Amino acid sequence: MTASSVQGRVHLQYNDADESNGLASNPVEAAAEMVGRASEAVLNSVVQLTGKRQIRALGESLVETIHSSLDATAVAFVAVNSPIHFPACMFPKKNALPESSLLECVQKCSRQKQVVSERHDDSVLTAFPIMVNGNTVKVLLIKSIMEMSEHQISLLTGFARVYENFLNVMLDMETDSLTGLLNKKAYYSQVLAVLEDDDSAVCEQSGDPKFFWLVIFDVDKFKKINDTFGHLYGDEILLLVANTMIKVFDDEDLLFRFGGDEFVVLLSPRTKEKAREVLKQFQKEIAGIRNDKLWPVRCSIGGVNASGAENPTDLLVQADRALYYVKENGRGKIAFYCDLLDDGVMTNEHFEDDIELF
Ligand SMILES: Nc1nc2c(ncn2[C@@H]2O[C@H](COP(=O)(O)OP(=O)(O)OP(=O)(O)O)[C@@H](O)[C@H]2O)c(=O)[nH]1
Repeated sequence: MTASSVQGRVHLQYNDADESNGLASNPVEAAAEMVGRASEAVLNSVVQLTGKRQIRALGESLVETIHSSLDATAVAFVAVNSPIHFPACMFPKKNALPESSLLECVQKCSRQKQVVSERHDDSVLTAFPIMVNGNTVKVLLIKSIMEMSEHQISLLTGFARVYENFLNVMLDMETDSLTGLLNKKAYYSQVLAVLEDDDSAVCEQSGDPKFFWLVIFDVDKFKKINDTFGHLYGDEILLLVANTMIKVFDDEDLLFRFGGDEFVVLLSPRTKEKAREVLKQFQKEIAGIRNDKLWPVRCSIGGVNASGAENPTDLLVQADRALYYVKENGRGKIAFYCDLLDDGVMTNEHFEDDIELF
């Protein structure tokens, strides 16, 4: 048997194949060949998986692989106490599973950190833990009619390990090393994924529309903080700012550090008043950090309505224009791009290449 690779696919070649069924005529060789062909399929799946560059694409590819190689009725990734924001569940809507049985199985697998298999009525749920830093962050959940064989379990455990290794590498790539927040590299795909799932503005009981808000902020006179108290103290302030973001903003909000003293938040749907309220609360909280130095930390904030937007980079440009306006007009305030347009302070011009994402 020889192996070759054409356009990213692995081909194993066999000798003396029977023309009629493509298998060797000798039964021992035929059995070996079947195993070989199965290995080829697995190898190709692994090649496909490891070619992905985004967590979401990796997950979708694995779900597809499992669907095509097993008799599963549903395949899902379910997030468990995730430190960053993953899409909660990834599997075809037509194969949706009932929430209660899912939850039970996911929790058990997450707690025990090992494969769990349970029968629920006429189907079997099998769950594989996906770990980051010793904690279960996701569970690969498979629903099937029949119980999984030992061979299938070990194959799926292997796929789950490949996914887990890649997830760890990608998390390293998409996370800011100082604060643990998402980094600039993660911005485009993470924001796009959330906005693509957005089924437009939802109305509150009062009738006020709720929107996503993309917010960018920058610590005021941060250079002065560095110059006065030292770079290490500056780092501590950045860390405390990040911790305050985690404390004040919701679990569903996406939190980024873009570098230096620049941070970005995608606020989950709320009215403009509620968005302003939480941003004011944030400003109040950071004014109190390390106040032993009698140097209140302040920040300027620019925001833009992000609902319905198709290009996360355009949002960043508009929020940045609102932030720039605040910086130019006394700092320490909050401005929304739509208000600046309404007030005639700026026009909705199209700026290209204002912000470099990568
Ligand atoms: N401590 C620390 N400083 C950093 C880091 N990255 C960038 N900086 C510094 O952060 C400062 C950013 O300053 P700017 O945002 O340009 O300006 P500013 O002083 O905050 O002034 P305004 O934004 O106009 O209010 C620069 O002095 C950078 O050298 C970092 O990781 N840690």
